[in-house]
Amino acid sequence: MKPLENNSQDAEKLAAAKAAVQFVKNNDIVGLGTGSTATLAIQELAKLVNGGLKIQASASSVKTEELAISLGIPILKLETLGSIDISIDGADEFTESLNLIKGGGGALFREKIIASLSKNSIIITDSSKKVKMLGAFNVPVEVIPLALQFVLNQIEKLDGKTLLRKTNGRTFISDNGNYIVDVDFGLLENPAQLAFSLNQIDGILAHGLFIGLTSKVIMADGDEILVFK
Ligand SMILES: O=C(CO)[C@H](O)[C@H](O)COP(=O)(O)O
Repeated sequence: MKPLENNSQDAEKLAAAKAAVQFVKNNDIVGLGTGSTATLAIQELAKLVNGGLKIQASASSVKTEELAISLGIPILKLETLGSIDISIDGADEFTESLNLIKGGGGALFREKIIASLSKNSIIITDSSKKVKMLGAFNVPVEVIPLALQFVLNQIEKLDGKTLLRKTNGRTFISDNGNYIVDVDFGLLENPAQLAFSLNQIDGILAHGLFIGLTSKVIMADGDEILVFK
């Protein structure tokens, strides 16, 4: 049996997911996030689709695409889309100024493309994800393999402590065939400045700082739903 703490965190994730799918309308193109919270939203959305809601969706990871297809949600290729009506995704950390750290699941690049294309980018979380300052969660950085050593050197010049992501002892490879480097920059005084600096480094495909990309965060806290926008 799961510990009680996890049960209440799962209940908050589900409550936020249920609140978010209410914003999806008929004929919307919907961006689907990745991770345990986004999965709950996809399952809730599938119930609405099976009840007659007409949408098309695009997925931020192979895993999400497979899930959506298995639940009967019609999928469009991301490269065909010039805009997305609404997206629903999770986050690893957020602040009230709607800046985020994402990429715990390694899907940050496609998640960022979806958020950037979205007219209404909704983030859903449990109450553990709200922070005063970003940075307790390491910033995931997706790195094109041949640039790895160069990128590590450049990040170290920004005072970041780097860790190449591994799962079960094997180097993690993203859906795009790249490495993820998790970087400890400490608490971030100026996340926008850091995002700008990371954007200047050749070999970084994307980083997990989502600055100014979010329309609202729906966070469940116990029985309460809080909306930050
Ligand atoms: O950015 C992500 C995946 O790349 C996820 O949205 C983030 O890691 C949160 O995941 P979870 O909902 O499982 O806590």
